[in-house]
Parts: sequence; structure tokens; C-alpha cells
Amino acid sequence: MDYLEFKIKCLEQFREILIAELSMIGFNSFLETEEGIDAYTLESDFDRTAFDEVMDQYKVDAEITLEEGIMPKVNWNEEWEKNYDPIAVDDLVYVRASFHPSKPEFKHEIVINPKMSFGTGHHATTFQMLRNQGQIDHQGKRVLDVGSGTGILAVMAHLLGASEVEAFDIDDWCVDNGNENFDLNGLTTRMELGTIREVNPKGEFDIVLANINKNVLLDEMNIYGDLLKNDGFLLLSGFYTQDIEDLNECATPLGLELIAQQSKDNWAALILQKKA
Ligand SMILES: C[S@@+](CC[C@H](N)C(=O)[O-])C[C@H]1O[C@@H](n2cnc3c(N)ncnc32)[C@H](O)[C@@H]1O
Repeated sequence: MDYLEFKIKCLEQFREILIAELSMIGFNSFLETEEGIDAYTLESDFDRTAFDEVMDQYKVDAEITLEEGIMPKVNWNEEWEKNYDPIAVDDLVYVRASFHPSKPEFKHEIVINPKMSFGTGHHATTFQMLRNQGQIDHQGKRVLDVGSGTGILAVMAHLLGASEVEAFDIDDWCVDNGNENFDLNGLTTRMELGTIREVNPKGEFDIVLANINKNVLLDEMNIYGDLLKNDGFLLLSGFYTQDIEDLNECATPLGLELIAQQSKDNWAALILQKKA
């Protein structure tokens, strides 16, 4: 898959609207730069007419100048080999890429080819989510993974014996990558695209996993609570240690009781349990 790259110089106050307009015509990644934005789209998704229309509309007011190119083909395996070492979470699980040798001495092993998605176990949030999953009985349980990224937590749930795992993410690059990782780890479930409101998961879950960010978690906490069975577990991360209180204040009135908390590199992770 080739990605097209557009380096768009523009006035600062037009960045946001240009990102919104380009998102609507299929661009899926943006980098804000000193001079404007770099925008990326899959070559196969690119609609030249729609793009030219957006540029024409804002060209004068936003003082746009444009440079267009194809993102150099990346040899992902080489990139990963340079940047991605395997990682062990305690003695629970060994996370590696497909080009790393296996380590049979670990109880569980996850193979993640992360491409551009978040979730290799190196970040303190993912690491602690995996560790907390290891504390919870997943055997025969129904698990929901919100903001699944590479799919690493969904894979962990599967390895820990979950009978059903549902996963979704708002980023379609993650969905493609997540499904590749599900294939690599023997999960037949498919990652879906969207927010929890759009995906609208059905039925109740024993475990809900959500490593996203403070604002999304606060906004969606009542939905997680509604989706949980009584005594079910909600595992959260993606926020700083100083935000634990805010998260807990939002969770408590929903009947979600904080039963464990930890921090690593100032990133927090919580285990909450739904009480009847
Ligand atoms: C911090 S990463 C976590 C990825 C993985 N679950 C892990 O633990 O490593 C957060 C993920 O949530 C996704 N995301 C952000 N907002 C979201 C939302 N409202 N609903 C679903 N996914 C969201 C992002 O695209 C990203 O892949």
C-alpha cells in the first residue's frame, strides 16, 4: 500500500478546518508542522477532484502552497527491527514481532506487527493494561476492547481464555493492522471501525478494556458501566496519575468501584468492578 503525502503550507488559523475537510474526503493521518500540515492518504482512497475542490476553496484565504509526493516505500520489517525490541510483561507474556524468535519459556506470547498503530507493550499504558489483565480471570468470559490499536489487549484476552472478544478503533489504519495481528495470533474476531456509540456493542460483557485518554474515558464511562455485567471488571488506562481522582469520581456514582491502581512513568492504570 502506498501513501500519498501532501505538505500544505497555510495560515495557522486554517489548519483545523483543512484537517476536518481533508478527513471528510478520506485523508487519515495528519502532522501539524511549523508551516502548516502534512496530510496523508492511501493512494487507493485518494479522490483528486474532491482534493482540488478543497484546495481551491481555501487557497487564497489560507495562503496555501502545496507540495505533493508519494511517501517513500517503507520496509516495515526493517523499521521494526530497528525500533522494536521484544518486551516481557513480568513473567506473564512475551510480546514480539513476527521476525523475532519465539521464547517458549513464557506462558503466553503475543505476535504484534505494529506498523503505524499504537500498542506494542512498550508504552506504560499498554504494559500496565496487560499486567492488569493477568490479574483477572478471563476464562470463558466475554471481553470488549475499546480503542484496540494493534489489538494487543484483545489478543491477550484470547490467550487468557476469553470465549468471545470484540474490538474496535476509530482509526482505520489500526483496524487493518489489528486484523492482521488477530490473524497472526489465531483470533477469528474482526476489529470494527468506529466509536463505541457507532459500533454499539450488544449484550453484556464480563470485562471491558479501555486504554484511550482521559476525555474519551470520562465521556464514555457510563456506556462501559451499562455494558458490564454485575461483578464485571473495567480496566482503564491512558491518563496520568494525577487524573486518577477525576476518573474515580466519574466511575463511583455509576457503581464502578476502584479495586486496584498502579502507575508507571506517571501513566496510571485502574481496575474497577461493577457492584450491583
Ligand atoms: C493509547 S492507544 C491504545 C491501543 C491499545 N489498546 C493498547 O492498549 O496499546 C488508544 C487507541 O484508541 C483509539 N481511539 C481514540 N479515541 C477513540 C474512541 N473514541 N473510540 C475508539 N477508539 C479510540 C486510537 O485510535 C488508538 O488506537
